[in-house]
Parts: sequence; structure tokens; C-alpha cells
Amino acid sequence: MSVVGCGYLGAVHAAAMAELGHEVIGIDVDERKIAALAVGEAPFFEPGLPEILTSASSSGRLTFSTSMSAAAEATVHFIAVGTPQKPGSYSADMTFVDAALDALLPYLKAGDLVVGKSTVPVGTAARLAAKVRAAVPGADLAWNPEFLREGFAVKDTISPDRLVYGVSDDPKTAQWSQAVLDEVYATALSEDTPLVVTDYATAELVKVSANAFLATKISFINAIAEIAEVTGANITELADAIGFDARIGRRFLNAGIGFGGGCLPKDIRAFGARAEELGRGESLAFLKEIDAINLRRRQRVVDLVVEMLDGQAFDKKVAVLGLAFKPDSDDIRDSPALDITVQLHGLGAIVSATDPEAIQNAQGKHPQLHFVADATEAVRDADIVLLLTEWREYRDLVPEDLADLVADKKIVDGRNVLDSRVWREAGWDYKAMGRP
Ligand SMILES: NC(=O)C1=CN([C@@H]2O[C@H](COP(=O)(O)OP(=O)(O)OC[C@H]3O[C@@H](n4cnc5c(N)ncnc54)[C@H](O)[C@@H]3O)[C@@H](O)[C@H]2O)C=CC1
Ligand SMILES: O=C(O)[C@H]1O[C@H](OP(=O)(O)OP(=O)(O)OC[C@H]2O[C@@H](n3ccc(=O)[nH]c3=O)[C@H](O)[C@@H]2O)[C@H](O)[C@@H](O)[C@@H]1O
Repeated sequence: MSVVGCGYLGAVHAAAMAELGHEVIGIDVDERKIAALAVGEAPFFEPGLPEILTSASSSGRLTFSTSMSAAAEATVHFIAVGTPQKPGSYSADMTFVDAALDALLPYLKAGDLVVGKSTVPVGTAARLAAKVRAAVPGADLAWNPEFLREGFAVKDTISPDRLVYGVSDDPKTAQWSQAVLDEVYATALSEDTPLVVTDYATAELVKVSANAFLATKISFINAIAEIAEVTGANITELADAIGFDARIGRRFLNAGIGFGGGCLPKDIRAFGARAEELGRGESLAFLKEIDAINLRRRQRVVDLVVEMLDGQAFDKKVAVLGLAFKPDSDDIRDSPALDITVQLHGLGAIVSATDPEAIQNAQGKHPQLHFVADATEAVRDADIVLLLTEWREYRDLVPEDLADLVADKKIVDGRNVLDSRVWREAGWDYKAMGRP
């Protein structure tokens, strides 16, 4: 099989498919990424990826190329290229998906199945399927959205919690597509892995609805956190209490600085934009509010920091722990942590920022910021410490160890992961999000 697009999704998918026993060729236009992957090196941080890259490469089942002609040998072709937010708009930028398919078409033959994995606006699969059928009679397309989480990408790919196939409305083609995909996932599917075989539109909508729901859950708890902040209530205890109701569930109810990353923010915007194109803008208008609540959390941290610094961030030394959009990832796309850091720098604060894995990416995007190697260096002489990404090593920080390094014992726990009692007892001015 071929995997076109070897970013956070495609590189993991390619390596995992080889790990499951398939012969895989990974293709990307980014020469640096392919050069790294070709020698078994992960081009980004993802736990478990280096191990499966090494084992798959040494088995000879996984190779990489920058040339689409390499796909000619394969019969199943995954499309895993990016669908970022279009500059100046809320819609998804589909130019990469279209370019990838156009480049692939000359190498397709009858009996090939193109499998879309990228997250796309509803209607895309039908449009691309028509292209495939017109160009190569006997070839077809399926849509197989991906639900992996960064940080758990390898596990989520090798043992998915469900699979969704969007297939042609021609019954014979649908049956054949399902059989092809069943074979692809034969070793990943356990007897109780739920499988939903459906039409294209449903498959596309399942993906964006799942992300919209997750974003809604996070913004819901963050909106309640705003109320907790003016009433003295405790959002963590509240989330625990409502989470005991199995209909609600505790997962994804962690209030803090909000969601970021290469998917949730752009996916809810693109979903809303697509609804507007379909004349149903009002149906998803609430997603604008979800976005607005989310972005307010970043502003809330900036305001809180200024308040704790007696109304003035200018010339104050701010230590930032965490830049990635979540722990166990080096991804800084739409990272709330990085956004807050940039805003504080803009207010004239002297920021020392660190992250176990994301410094290089953050430096590439914001060279104006000052980066240091670790938490000890970041907090030295700090007037305030901000915990913005809940990496294990920051969750485990001991207040007494930091006390001698900082200029002032002030800390903002942007992810509600520290024990407030322990920090306050150690003499710190501890503030969190939605907790007294
Ligand atoms: N990152 C994630 O955790 C998940 C991502 N997705 C979706 O998967 C898609 C890809 O996302 P990421 O991997 O995060 O993006 P990414 O930006 O990390 O990777 C995209 C890759 O596609 C390559 N590319 C662009 N045009 C190409 C072309 N014409 N031919 C070959 N390669 C090309 C780029 O060079 C890049 O390496 C998006 O639609 C995203 O929404 C879905 C589920 C999980
Ligand atoms: O489409 C995608 O790309 C993926 O998007 C998310 O995965 P991911 O972006 O890797 O990260 P999440 O674990 O969902 O976290 C997203 C953001 O929400 C934040 N978050 C998460 C949970 C929570 O309770 N509170 C909270 O603020 C995280 O810190 C992070 O910034 C989805 O969880 C995946 O199922 C999906 O496949």
C-alpha cells in the first residue's frame, strides 16, 4: 500500500501498517521529512514511533519516497495530507488533498482503492470518487477517517477504538471496498472493535462531529470555570461530580487554558464554514461560541498574570513551562501555551520558556522568544511561573525545590494539575483555572 502525506498522521499510519505486516511505501513532498523517515528517524516527537519505524524499516516492509511514481506498485493508497485552515478564512484548505490525488491519478490502475484519511469538508469524498472513477475505470475510493490522538498515535492506530468506512453507494463496489479495508485492518481489528460501514457523507461527518463534540465538552467545562472563577467554586471537584454520571463521563472535562493543536480548532471552524456553504450556518453557529470560549481562556491567563504582577507585565521575568499544545507531543500548531507566551512577550515581559520536546518548533515559529533547556533554568529569578502544558515532569515539580530559584513565589497552574494545598503550604501564591 502507499501512504501519501507523512506528517503526524501519515508517518504513524505508514509505520503502523508495516508493523501489521503490510508492504508500505510512504510518500511526501517534503524532502527533509522523507530523508529522515528513510533512515528510520521520526521527523517529530511521538512516543513509540521510533521503535516501529526501526522495526518496520529493518524488516524491509517500509520504504519512503518523494516521488509519486513509487505508488504505482501499490493497490491501496491512503491520502493523509494536511487540510489546514485556509489563510484569511475559516474553511479547510483543500489544495493539498486535490494536489495529492491529481498527482496519484496517473499511477492508479483498475482494482486500486484510494482511501481518504485526511479530515475533510463533507462532500469531498463524493467529489474525489468521481475524479478517480473518471480517470481510472475499475478503481474506486473509500473514506476512512482517523481518530488517533497525538501522544497515543501508535497505540490508537494499531488498536483503534473503532473503524469507520465510508464507501460507494454502488453495492458491489461497496462490498469490494469493505473487503479491501477489512484485509488492511485484519490484524488490528479485534472481535469487539466496532466497525461502522456507511456512505461517504456519514463517514466525513462522523469525523468532524467527533472533534466538534470533544471541543464542545472542553469549552463547556471552561465556560463553567468562568462562573466558578467569580463564585469561588472549584471546577475540578465539579467536573468530578458531574463526571460520575455515566451519561456525562469525566473524560475531556479538564478545565484549563483550552484546546489547541492541528485539529480541534481548525476542524470546528471548517465544519461551521461548511455548514454555512450548505445553507445551514445556524445549525452549527454554536461552534463559534465554543471557539470564543476557548480563546477567552488564553486571555484569562494573560490577565491573571498581569494582575498577579501588580498590574504590569513589562520588565517582569516570566517562566513558561510547556509550549506544546498538549504533553507527549512536540506539536505547537495553535498551541494555547505558545499563544499566551507570545502575548506576554508582547506586553514587555522577559519570558524564559521551556518544553521537553517543542522548543525547536516554537523557536522556528517565534525566534523572538527566549528559550531555555529546562524548568530549573526557566524559573531562575522568575517573578512568576506559568505551567501551561502538563508534561509529567512539570506535574511532579516540588515547590520547595523551586522556591530558592525564583525571585517571587508566584505560580499559575494553567492545567489544574498541581496540588494547591501543597503549593500554598510551601508559601506560594498559587492560582489555577476555575479553582479558588
Ligand atoms: N495529527 C493528528 O493527530 C490527526 C490528523 N488528522 C487529519 O490528517 C490530516 C493530516 O494531518 P497531520 O498529519 O497532522 O498534518 P501534517 O501537516 O503533519 O502532515 C501533512 C503532510 O502532507 C504532506 N503533503 C502536502 N501536500 C502533499 C502532496 N501533494 N503529496 C504528498 N504529501 C503532501 C506535507 O508535506 C506533510 O508532511 C489532516 O486532515 C488532519 O486533520 C486526523 C486525525 C488525527
Ligand atoms: O482529528 C484529530 O487530529 C484528533 O484531534 C484530537 O486529538 P489531539 O489533537 O491529538 O489531542 P486531544 O487529546 O484531543 O487534545 C486536544 C486539546 O484539548 C486540550 N484538552 C483536552 C482534554 C481536556 O479535558 N481539556 C483540554 O483542554 C488538550 O490540552 C489539547 O490542547 C482528538 O482527540 C482525536 O480523536 C482526533 O483524531
